[in-house]
Amino acid sequence: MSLVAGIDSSTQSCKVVIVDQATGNVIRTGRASHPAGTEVAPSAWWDALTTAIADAGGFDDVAAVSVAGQQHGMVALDSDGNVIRDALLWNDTRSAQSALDLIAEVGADEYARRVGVVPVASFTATKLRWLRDAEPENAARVAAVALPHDWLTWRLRGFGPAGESERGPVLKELTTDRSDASGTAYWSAATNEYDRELLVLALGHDAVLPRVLGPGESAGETPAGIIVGPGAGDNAGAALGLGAASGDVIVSIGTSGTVFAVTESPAHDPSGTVAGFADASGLFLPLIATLNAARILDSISALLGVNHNELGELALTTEPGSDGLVLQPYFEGERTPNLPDATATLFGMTLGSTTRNNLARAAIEGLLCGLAEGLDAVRAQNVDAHRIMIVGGAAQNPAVQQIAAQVFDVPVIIPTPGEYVAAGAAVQAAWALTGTRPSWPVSISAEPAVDFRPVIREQYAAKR
Ligand SMILES: Nc1ncnc2c1ncn2[C@@H]1O[C@H](COP(=O)(O)OP(=O)(O)O)[C@@H](O)[C@H]1O
Ligand SMILES: O=C(CO)[C@@H](O)[C@H](O)COP(=O)(O)O
Repeated sequence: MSLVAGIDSSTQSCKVVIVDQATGNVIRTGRASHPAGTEVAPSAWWDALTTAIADAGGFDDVAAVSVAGQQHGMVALDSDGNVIRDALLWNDTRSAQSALDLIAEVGADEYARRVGVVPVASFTATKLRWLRDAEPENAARVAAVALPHDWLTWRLRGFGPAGESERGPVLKELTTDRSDASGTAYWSAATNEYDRELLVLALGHDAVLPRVLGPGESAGETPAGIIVGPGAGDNAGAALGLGAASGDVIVSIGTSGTVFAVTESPAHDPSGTVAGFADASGLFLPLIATLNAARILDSISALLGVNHNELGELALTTEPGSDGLVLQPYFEGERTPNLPDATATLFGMTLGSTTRNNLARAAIEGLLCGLAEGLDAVRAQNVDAHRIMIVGGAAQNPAVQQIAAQVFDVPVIIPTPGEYVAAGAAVQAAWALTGTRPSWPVSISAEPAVDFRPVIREQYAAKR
């Protein structure tokens, strides 16, 4: 049996799956946590990765590996391959003003035309502009810019700072893939090229950027001779792991909430709501993302002193619409809509509506309404939605599944619990190993009947 491994270095943790390359059956798994916060030392991801690999029983019998990861994070390297400062993550909003500055200088329409996205605080280019303005000495030292999955792929291949790596600080050996490059705001999914002028505008000078690999292309090998796949942004990884086809819209409810689909042509949304990303199979991935998703439920569960399942049970004891209680859940600011400085608000509190049950339901409804509005925006980019596949940590909550069937107006399916981002990375590993994209089956664990209740979305929209 030939084994391949997929890695998901996501916001909250690192997950490893080792699968049978012939069938896709999961043979072993491993996991390790990441530190909290929106600014993280990349060495913490490396430590978590090595711990998760050990937890999965090691890679001695693994023929190929690929790394998917949280998108957009800024990993700034100096000419000796050292990380210059902690990485700013996708959910760090300090670069919100930098995003506005870049838009003022270039124009939203021009950004959408040139690189398929309009800057928001999540994108790498805005973090580089923040660095240029807030930490000019650090900006001046930047010799290369990588994303989380690029840097981990480079480290796995034995590159890194002298003394800490077998192959040394060879910056031109950095690689990325189309899906993650498309989240920088200086690479175009439509032309498959970097827009160096936009990089220089952001950072203040040119720098080494990772070579963009095609799907199925190998980045090289680890020092132990394991083939390394191109890697991907986590959402593109999930699309690959789920084998998403035309008509499938994926909703991921992890730290971020995302709504996306694989399409034949690139999106260019000058409003900036839908990002015109690339996917990991050679196609495109129009996507919306929210900053607030599973952690809305973490927060309200903690407030109510219950676990996730108990939160769900509370929510299901009350009616759709939560007796008029509406949670607008912008706990960490928001990206869709673009309100980086917003805070959360609870509307509709009366003596009758202010109950634990209604608050539990309002949390789930608020989470899902934000994603439903994102679905509308993705559909407006000529995406057909025949069914919605929900994945990510909170997708396993039965109440989230049931209320999703009340919020979305198209059928919802819940794939069997699994690490679909890591599974997508394993697809890439097998593809790089054999030269052929594998087609592994995905089973479904729940298909809640469509039970659309317009009141939920109507009262949420009325509070906007
Ligand atoms: N049954 C559940 N109900 C609601 N939320 C859950 C449940 N299980 C896990 N979560 C939440 O899902 C999140 C982790 O999801 P995951 O997709 O792994 O996130 P990420 O990929 O962003 O690291 C955590 O915030 C966790 O508390
Ligand atoms: O910013 C985006 C997509 O544009 C996020 O989806 C990040 O990629 C983080 O993903 P998770 O760790 O929450 O899965």
